[in-house]
Amino acid sequence: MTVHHLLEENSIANKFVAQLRDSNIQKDRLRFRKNIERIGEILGYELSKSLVYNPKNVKTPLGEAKLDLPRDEIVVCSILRAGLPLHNGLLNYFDDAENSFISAYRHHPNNDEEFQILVEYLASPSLEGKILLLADPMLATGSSFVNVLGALEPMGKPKEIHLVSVIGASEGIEYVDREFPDNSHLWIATIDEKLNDKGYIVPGLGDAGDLCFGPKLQH
Ligand SMILES: O=P(O)(O)OC[C@H]1O[C@H](OP(=O)(O)OP(=O)(O)O)[C@H](O)[C@@H]1O
Ligand SMILES: O=c1cc[nH]c(=O)[nH]1
Ligand SMILES: [Mg+2]
Repeated sequence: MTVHHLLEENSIANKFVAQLRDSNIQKDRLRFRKNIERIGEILGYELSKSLVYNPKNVKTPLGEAKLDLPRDEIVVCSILRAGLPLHNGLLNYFDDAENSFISAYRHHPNNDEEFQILVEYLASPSLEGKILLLADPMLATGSSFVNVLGALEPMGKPKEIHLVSVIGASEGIEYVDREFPDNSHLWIATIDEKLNDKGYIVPGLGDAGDLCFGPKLQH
């Protein structure tokens, strides 16, 4: 897997990530979702440079222009809930893509520290031979991405997988790297060093799903 780390280079994206992390600013849910969406647009633009392009002719009112357009079919798949604003950002640019939605959530059967990932909902077109963009703003332990990869298997084998995320923890990225095909890419805004006892990224930003949409009951 090739890791593309957006904030390695300074850009206006630093400001969006700073606002996501800031414990006061992040209370504004509209801004929080919008910042994830804006990062989705930027990462989508960056990954668009890695796609294969074919020459096309476009008729203008005055003649014909030659330009290169993406060759392959694209499917944007987001992991519910927090993937939704990232999905919107990607779809703003890949506006004619097909779409998949899959749920993955942390189930805590015994206590706060132990959890398993449950995947219960999937709506997807065939992924066979297509470019799959898999969106989730948080890559903590990496278990959600890895479980989702397994759940998507019956949908066909994508030609390439591009994971799109906002904040990742190094150990989760290593796990995902081991489990995803070698030709996969990770497009991520920033990488933090560690996870706490509950599997949250430190310093991270907290619970992205709750910050986007409000708290949910643990079950
Ligand atoms: O890398 P992992 O350790 O799997 O953690 C990351 C996952 O945790 C969050 O989802 P959560 O389970 O909180 O669901 P939510 O989006 O509904 O809040 C986040 O959106 C990722 O899907
Ligand atoms: O830090 C984390 C880890 C998992 N899910 C989140 O939303 N945040
Ligand atoms: Mg959550």
